[in-house]
Amino acid sequence: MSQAQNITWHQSAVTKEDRRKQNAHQSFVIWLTGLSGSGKSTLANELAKELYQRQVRNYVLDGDNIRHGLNKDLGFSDEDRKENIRRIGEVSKLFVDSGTVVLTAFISPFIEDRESARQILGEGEFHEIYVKCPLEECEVRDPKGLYKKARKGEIREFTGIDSPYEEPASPEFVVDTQAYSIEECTAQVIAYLESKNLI
Ligand SMILES: Nc1ncnc2c1ncn2[C@@H]1O[C@H](COP(=O)(O)OS(=O)(=O)O)[C@@H](OP(=O)(O)O)[C@H]1O
Ligand SMILES: Nc1ncnc2c1ncn2[C@@H]1O[C@H](COP(=O)(O)OP(=O)(O)O)[C@@H](O)[C@H]1O
Repeated sequence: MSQAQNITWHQSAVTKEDRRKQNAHQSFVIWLTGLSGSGKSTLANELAKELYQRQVRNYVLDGDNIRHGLNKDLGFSDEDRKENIRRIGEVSKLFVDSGTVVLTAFISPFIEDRESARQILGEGEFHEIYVKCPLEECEVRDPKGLYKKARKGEIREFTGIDSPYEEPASPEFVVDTQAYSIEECTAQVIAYLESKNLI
């Protein structure tokens, strides 16, 4: 139940624009979505290094890490994934308000939830990047051995196995991590950001 009716919004004395001016760059969210093992965490961290070298303040929010703390009360039911993504949308908004570039690495399997996150952010602040990789290739990679467990029935509601992944219909950008190397995918996203004058 929302308690918002008894709460008053406080305007910040230092605005988002002030912070962006001080940082000398825009702030926005790069929302990576894709199957487990598609390359979200790897790409987010490569992008973070590249942005850091360019003096762009940035921060990675990663599913595995956030689920150890802020979202440790959530599991993998559709409902819990929805709440997971809602909270990440809200946290991302705070980071963007602070003048930071946010790199999110969550499966975020449902179109509706990703669109809700987009709505939380302002116009031009949400860049959905589909980290595209066929399920078969993700299963071969299986960096954490989770697909193997899911196939044996040891993990339930695993994305791509017995829980759905809804591909983005019109993402801002797509990286094909089966066809291109980590370095190439990173360069492609950086080129996208440059083409939009975001960095
Ligand atoms: N049932 C099930 N389905 C999918 N993934 C599972 C599951 N159980 C554990 N894991 C591990 O949790 C990581 C996904 O967490 P996310 O917060 O990104 O998921 S979601 O966006 O809420 O769907 C995911 O990390 P990535 O492999 O980095 O995607 C897995 O390591
Ligand atoms: N082009 C690529 N981009 C990202 N990862 C890749 C690529 N090619 C191969 N990989 C490998 O795929 C795996 C992806 O794992 P990870 O980044 O943890 O994925 P996710 O966060 O989506 O679960 C890593 O072992 C990584 O080295």
